[in-house]
Amino acid sequence: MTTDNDFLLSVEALTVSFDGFKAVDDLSFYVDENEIRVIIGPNGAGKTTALDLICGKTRATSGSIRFRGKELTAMKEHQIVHAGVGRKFQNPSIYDDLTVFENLEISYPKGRSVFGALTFKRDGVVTSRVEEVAEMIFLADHLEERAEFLSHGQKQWLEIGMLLIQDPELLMLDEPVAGMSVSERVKTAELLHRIIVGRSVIVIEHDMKFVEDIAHRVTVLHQGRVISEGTMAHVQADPKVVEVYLGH
Ligand SMILES: Nc1ncnc2c1ncn2[C@@H]1O[C@H](COP(=O)(O)OP(=O)(O)OP(=O)(O)O)[C@@H](O)[C@H]1O
Repeated sequence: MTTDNDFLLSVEALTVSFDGFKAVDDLSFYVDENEIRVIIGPNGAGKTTALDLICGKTRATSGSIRFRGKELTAMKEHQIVHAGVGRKFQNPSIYDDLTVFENLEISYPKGRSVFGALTFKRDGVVTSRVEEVAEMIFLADHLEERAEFLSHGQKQWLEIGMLLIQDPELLMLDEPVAGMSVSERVKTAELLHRIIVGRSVIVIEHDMKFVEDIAHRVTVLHQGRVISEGTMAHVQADPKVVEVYLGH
């Protein structure tokens, strides 16, 4: 028998109702360890709302979200972050007037609290972790550059790096390649494949080429529910998916 413990994340019968409108409606899906899961579906399908529910930004009306056996629906946003769930929103929230190094440094868990920030010293451990993450996000040669001078794609990578430095076990990214060049998309796919050692990633995406490059499995949402799930080849060939999404 399969138990919850076999999955990193178990979303079951999750529902959220906004004035009677169910943006997420009896949604269930399961994410394995070291998996890249992509959520696709038409505009308004409930993709962003599903991530908002997992990270605690929006409260569920009913249902359950278990992460490593912990029930997330009962937890506050900061507790969910602490439990190991990182979330990147569509627009980068980096500090423009700080350098790449400083952006990564202030995201290092030790510097999170006000007290921690005041007493925080740039020690060897932090510096080597910053350098390691910078390498991973293709910004090793830009550490002293102010974030405002980075390209759009580099800003997106920096924000992913600011989450990675906290070492989340689950990372959720909302349209990470929107506005990126083709070569930046290819590098982002490479980045995602690199970072799933010891963690899983959930990505919302509309770019089917990118989905094909990264997805282990794809979950297709429509009207707040799963209408198809499986490999990219499986969902692409599913007539229900073609009808509501891919055929448009
Ligand atoms: N706080 C809210 N109050 C009322 N309705 C909401 C709220 N948040 C989302 N909705 C509605 O829920 C539905 C799902 O929205 P959501 O943003 O999750 O869709 P999506 O699949 O992410 O779409 P897109 O691809 O356009 O980003 C939409 O009809 C949206 O208007």
